[in-house]
Order: sequence, then C-alpha cells, then structure tokens
Amino acid sequence: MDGRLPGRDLNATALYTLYHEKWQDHVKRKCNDTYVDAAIDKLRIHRRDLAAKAGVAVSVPSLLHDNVKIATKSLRATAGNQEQSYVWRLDKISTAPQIESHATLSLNGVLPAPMYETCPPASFNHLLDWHDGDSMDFTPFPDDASFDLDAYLTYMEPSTDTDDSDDDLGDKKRGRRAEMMLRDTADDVQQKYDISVAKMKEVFKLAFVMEDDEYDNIMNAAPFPQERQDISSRLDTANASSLEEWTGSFVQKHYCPVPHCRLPDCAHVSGRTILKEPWKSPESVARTLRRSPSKPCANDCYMQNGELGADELEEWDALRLATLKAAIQSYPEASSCELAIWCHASCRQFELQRSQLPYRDESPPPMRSRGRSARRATKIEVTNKLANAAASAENWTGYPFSVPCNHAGPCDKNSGCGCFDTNKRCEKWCGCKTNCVRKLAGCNCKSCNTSNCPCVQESRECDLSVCHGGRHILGRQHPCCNVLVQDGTHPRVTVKPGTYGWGLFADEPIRLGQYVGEYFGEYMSVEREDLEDPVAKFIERSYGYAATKGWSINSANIGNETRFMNHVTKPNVKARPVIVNGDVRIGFTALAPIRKGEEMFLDYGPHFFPKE
Ligand SMILES: C[S@@+](CC[C@H](N)C(=O)[O-])C[C@H]1O[C@@H](n2cnc3c(N)ncnc32)[C@H](O)[C@@H]1O
Repeated sequence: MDGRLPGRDLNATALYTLYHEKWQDHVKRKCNDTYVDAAIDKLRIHRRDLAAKAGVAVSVPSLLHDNVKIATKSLRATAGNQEQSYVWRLDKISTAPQIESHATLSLNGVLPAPMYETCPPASFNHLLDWHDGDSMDFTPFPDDASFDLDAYLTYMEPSTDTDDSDDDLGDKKRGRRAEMMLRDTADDVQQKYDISVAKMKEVFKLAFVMEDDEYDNIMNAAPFPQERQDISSRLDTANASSLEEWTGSFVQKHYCPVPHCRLPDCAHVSGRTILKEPWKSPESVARTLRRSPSKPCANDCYMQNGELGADELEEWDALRLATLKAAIQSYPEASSCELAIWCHASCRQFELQRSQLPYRDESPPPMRSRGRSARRATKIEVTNKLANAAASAENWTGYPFSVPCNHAGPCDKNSGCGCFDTNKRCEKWCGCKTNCVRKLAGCNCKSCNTSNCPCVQESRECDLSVCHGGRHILGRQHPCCNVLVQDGTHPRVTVKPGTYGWGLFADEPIRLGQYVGEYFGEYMSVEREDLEDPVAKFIERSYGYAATKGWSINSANIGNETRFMNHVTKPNVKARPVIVNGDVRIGFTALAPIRKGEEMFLDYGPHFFPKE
C-alpha cells in the first residue's frame, strides 16, 4: 500500500471536488505574463542556489573563433559530492558590464550557459499524434539533476488574460486553460488514488462528457507522474555503451516500424512486448526458429477461426511482400502476431502470406532496403514540370514528410489525391498503382555521383529498392553514392564545452566531403515554433532548423549530437536538406578536412542572429 485511496472511491463528486480546487487555484494564480516571469525567476533562483553551493575554481583557456583569439573562462564546481562542469560563454567581446540574463552569477561579463543541455536522443524525426500545433514537452536526460520540471511546466503554461472576446484566440486560450485544469486534476487523482490510467481516463470521460478530440488532447498530454517517470526509466543508460546504441534501442522500444508512424508508444508498440532486441540482420531465416504465441492476439489472430484457407490469400504488391520478408528476416523468431503490423495486415493474413514463402529467405538485409519492388526502372516517367515542382522544397505545402495517398482512381485533381493537392511525388507507400506517373521510377546510373542522376536532380536520395531495378546496392555490384543519409555511417563525435556553450568535436579525422551525421528532432510548424520562442530566448539557445517554408526540425526537446554544432561564418561542415522516401531530412557533410579533436561548425545563415 502506498497510502493512496482505492480507485473505486473515485466517484464523480470526488472528481469534481478536485477539479474545483484546481479551478480556484487557477483563478487565484491569474495565470498571466507576470506569472510566466515568476516561473522564469524561479528557474533562475534554482540555478543560482545550485551555483552558490558550489566551490569555485576558475581556469582561463583561450579559444580561436573565426581566427580571433578569445579568452574564455570555464568553471568547474562541486555541488555536494558531485562535480559539475559549468560552461561559460562570452556574449560579446567587450569589457563593458553586461546585463544579467538567465542567472545572477556573472564573471567579468561572462555568463553561465544553462544547465539543461541534454535531452532524450532521437534517431529519426518525430511528429506527435496530438500535434497539429502542439509540441513535445522537454524531457531532460535523467542525469540532469538541475532541471526543475515543475518550474518548467509552470513556465510552459499558456498565458491567459482577461480577454473574453469571442475571437478565435480567446476561444483557443479558454480551451487550453480548461485543458490545463483538467490535466492538473488528472495529476492529482493519480497521486491520491490507486487507479490505473485507463480507469481514470474512463472516469474523466464519463464525468466531463467530453468530445473524443478534447478528451484525447487532454489525456495524451497529461503529465501523469507514473507515465512520465516511465519515459526516463525506459532510457536504458546503464546497458548502452554509446549514445547511438542508446538511441537505437530507445527508438526500437518506443516506435513501431511502420514508416509513416511517428507516435511514441503508439498502439502497435504497446501491443508488442517481445520486439525489443536490437536490430540485427540474421544470417538466414529458418521458420522453425519461430516462437509460438501462448494465446491468440487481438489482431484477427491466425490461431482463431479455424484452418487458414488458401482462398483467403490476398494479392499483395511487391512492396508489401518485401516488407513481410524484411520483418521475418529481422525477427525470425517472432510470431505473426508480433510482425503483422509491419504490413498493416491482420495477423491471419500475415501468417497466410508467410506460409507461401520458401523455407529460406534470400531478400537483402532490411537496413539497406525497406522493400524491393519487382518494377524495373527504365526511364523517368514524369514531366519536367512535375520534377521541378517536386524539387523545390520551398514550394511544398503540408507536412515535410510523406503522407501516403489512398483513394480510388488515378492521382489527379479529381481523385482527392493528397500528393497531387500538395504537389508532391507519390511514394512507394502510396495506395496508387506502381505505374502512377507521380512516382519516381528511380535512376539507372552507375554510381549517382553526378548531377546527371535524376534522383540527385530532384534533391532526393536514391531508393535502393527501386533504383537500378532494385539492384542498386551500396558497396556491391551497383554502388550508390547518393544514400548517405539512409546509410547513416558517420564518424565518431564528442559533445563537450565548445566556443559557445556546448559544441561538437570530431573524435577521429574526417575527410573532405565525408558525411558527418543528420539533424534529428521534432517536426515543428512555424506557428508552433513562434510559441516556443520565449523558451528559446530564455535559455538563449535555438534549435530549429528550417526544413521547408512552413516546418522546421527542432531539436530543443529531442535530438542527437548534431544539435550541438555552433555557428561561424567560415564553417567546416555544411547542411544538405534531401528528400528520402518522401521525407525532408537534413544531412551534414564536411566542407574541409577536420582533424581529430577539432570543433565542428556550421553556418546558420544570415537570419539566425539578428543584425545588431
Ligand atoms: C544549435 S545550438 C548549438 C549548441 C549550443 N552551443 C548548446 O550549448 O546547446 C545554437 C545555439 O548555440 C549558441 N551559438 C552557436 N553559435 C554561436 C555563435 N557564433 N555566437 C553566439 N552563440 C552561438 C546560440 O545560443 C544558439 O542559439
């Protein structure tokens, strides 16, 4: 017993009492801009207290920035028995006293960088299911003792004012205010009652008679303490030897393999309990290795409803069959119950298709190719006009990633085709026929290292399952130079105090032109990024990288080491946005040879730092 009341005691009256308390709190607090300032102050005080406790020793190394030698000060401090490394940065090369910003500590005008410099790792870009305008709450690494979650959540509360007009903004604010109060109530309920989240959601829905959308918004984002803690405890730091390994296993545990699904812990993930082994491509596939499920699954299980009949066999296209093979090859011992989601299929249908496979599977390793189309690439089947439109990311509308179309008839203006409407190419995941003119037929070049390659011309990486008739395999008979992002091989790098706060350093020599990594983060609409701007200003760091006109990839809340690359006007690394299977991704390559231990820099462009 943890002192909580039994869940059955939570009736509507008890719930309303809690809700009413929240409502009164809210009225008292008068959540307005002053309140947001107070939250920032709280964070400042927290940091100052932490620093005040520290024993201070200062060393003065010097740094070379844009060929100017700058003296910097770094400070190591001890808080309790824990040594902390504070990073100090020079805001301006000036001896004039500076205005204090996020901390009251200052040393000759040098300001400490904020402490929460790390965040959960990502190995692909994410869009949240409650998205369309919302963003992920910042979740620091569990080792970041200084991060004050309460203060942060308070800070993130929407500011409210007395604006009672009926305009959209007023409605939106009122809606969000109600949402906050309900979330706080949910939080309280979990602390007071021994009740499962599922049960609590039920009670809420009943008591507040919510619309489905409204209910989902609140419940998906509710900071249930238990679920929150789970996220950090699920990051298995102890058993991972590198950030990459950690990232990889985190993603595998929390994201399903369905290409366009980017929902952390989606229904597929919660339904799967066994697929948590690291991804490896096995030597061969033997069906005898397969585990037998102990009970039928909920996805129209093959163990139910009698013998599987050949007449139930659906006609699957080459991509789906290749996905099926890739799934089996990756997890030979997994049952069809576990793998069916790879093909968006029922477990019964998956099992049937599986039974048609030869005993040994000869398909290529899944990391190299998500699917293998039987289609031969002979010529480019699209008009120049379409190619030009697709090549210009700036002209795109809608999401910066592929949303498969699915409709009757050809992909034209009459069919309600999303790809047509947003002027994008159809991808292999799309529901249209393989000969759809909006699909890129792939290239037929030798190695795709010139601008003659039609994929390169459209700023796309080659699709190894389509280009060269599906035989365009890295490092083999038809080597391809245009799959850097998909291949993902990059040199080792280290994150440590750099020229401006944290920086990224080469851990091994890097060749000119070598691929150095990809920028991962959260897909954020421009509107959302504007809302996050005060936070970026407060922490004095921005992590948004424009992917298209309306969207950026923002690593403020989730990202990888590349988020630590600082800016100079003569950089040694350059970014190259590229379309990979319909998604805009940002890869980096070296602009010059980089020595081991050298800091890696980007040019953020003319708009990042406003002109003085
Ligand atoms: C993408 S982050 C780079 C990593 C960052 N240094 C950190 O500690 O997390 C971008 C932020 O780094 C800092 N920064 C990078 N280059 C800078 C420069 N040349 N001058 C001043 N600040 C810079 C700014 O605070 C900027 O918002």
